[in-house]
Amino acid sequence: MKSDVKNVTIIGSGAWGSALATLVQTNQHHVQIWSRQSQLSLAEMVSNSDAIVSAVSIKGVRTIAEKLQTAKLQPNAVLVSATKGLEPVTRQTPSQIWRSLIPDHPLVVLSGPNLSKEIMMGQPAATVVASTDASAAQFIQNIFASRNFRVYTNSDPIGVELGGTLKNVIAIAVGACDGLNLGTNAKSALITRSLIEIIRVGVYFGAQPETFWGLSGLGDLLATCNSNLSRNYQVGYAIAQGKSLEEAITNVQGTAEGVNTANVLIEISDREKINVPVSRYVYRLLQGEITLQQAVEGLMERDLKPEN
Ligand SMILES: NC(=O)C1=CN([C@@H]2O[C@H](COP(=O)(O)OP(=O)(O)OC[C@H]3O[C@@H](n4cnc5c(N)ncnc54)[C@H](O)[C@@H]3O)[C@@H](O)[C@H]2O)C=CC1
Ligand SMILES: O=C(CO)COP(=O)(O)O
Repeated sequence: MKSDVKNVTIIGSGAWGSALATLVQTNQHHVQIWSRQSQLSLAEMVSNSDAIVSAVSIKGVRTIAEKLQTAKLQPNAVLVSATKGLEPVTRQTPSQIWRSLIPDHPLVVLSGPNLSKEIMMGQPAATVVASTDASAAQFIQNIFASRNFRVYTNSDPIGVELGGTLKNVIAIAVGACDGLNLGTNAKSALITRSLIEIIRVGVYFGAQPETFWGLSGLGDLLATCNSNLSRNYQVGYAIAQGKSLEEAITNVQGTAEGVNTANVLIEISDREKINVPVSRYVYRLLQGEITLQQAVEGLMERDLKPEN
C-alpha cells in the first residue's frame, strides 16, 4: 500500500463515474462511489474526502452541488468536475455552477479523449486536469496518473471544459455523416471546420484559443467523431439510418449530452451572434426543422468565403 493514500469520492455511478473510480483504485487510493441508491448520504460520504469528483450528467450537477454546499467538507478538499454539458436556462458550464455554489474550494476540470469503455479495458489514454489553482491540478494529476492513463495539467479550465462539451454536438453531425456514407473527405472537412466554431464559442466564454488544439479540444473531437463507442456519434448515425431522435436516444446506453448541448449552444450563439453553422444544422435537424439531406445541402451551399 502507498504511504500517501488519498480518500476520493466519485459522484455518479454511470459509465464515466465507474471508469474514473477504476483509475483511482488502480493507484491504490481509497475510492467510494456515491449514487442516489447509496445507503450513506452524500454529506456522510464526502466528510473525509481529499478529492470529490462529480461524474454525473449535466442535469444532475446543480442538485449535487447544492447538496455539497451544506455538507461539511475537509478544508482542503479539491472538487473535480468531469461532466461535459451545458445547463439549460442558466446556460452555465458545470464548472461555472460549481464555482458559483462552492467558491471556497479549489476546482479542477477533468476532460479529454476518454471513451469510458476503452479505459475500463485498460487501454492507454491521456487526459487533462485544468485549474486556475496549479497545486490543485497537480494534486488531481497524481491521483489519476498511471501506466495506462497519462494526465496533463492545464491552467485554462473553461477552455478544457468547453472542448469536451461542444464536441458532443459535432459528434452527432459526424455520426450522421458516416451513417450516410459521405466519405472521408466530407468527414475531415466537417471535423476541421467544426473546430473553428468551437474556438469561436470558447473565446466568447473567455477560453484560450490554443487550448482547443490540445487533448481536450482536438483530441476529444477526434476520439468522439471516430468511434462508434461515442453515444453522441451513435445518435447521429442512427438518425442517418432513418431512426427518429427519440428512437436514437432510447437505443443509446447512457447519456448523449450533445442533444441538450445543441439547444443551449444555439440559444447562446443567437444571443451573442456567434457563427456556428455546423452546430446550427445539428440543432435544426434534432428539432425536426430539416431533413438530414437538407442539412448536408445547406452546409455545402452557404456563401463562399475565405478559410480564415
Ligand atoms: N462515458 C464516457 O465515455 C464519458 C462521459 N463523460 C461525461 O460524463 C457525464 C456522465 O456520463 P456517463 O457516466 O457516461 O453517463 P451515464 O448516463 O452512464 O451516467 C450518468 C450518471 O449521472 C447520474 N445522475 C444524473 N442526475 C443525477 C442526480 N440528480 N443526482 C445524482 N446522480 C445523477 C445518473 O444516475 C448516472 O449514474 C456526462 O456529462 C458525459 O458527457 C465524460 C467523459 C467520458
Ligand atoms: O466524452 C466522451 C469521450 O471523451 C464520451 O463521448 P460520448 O458521451 O459521446 O459517449
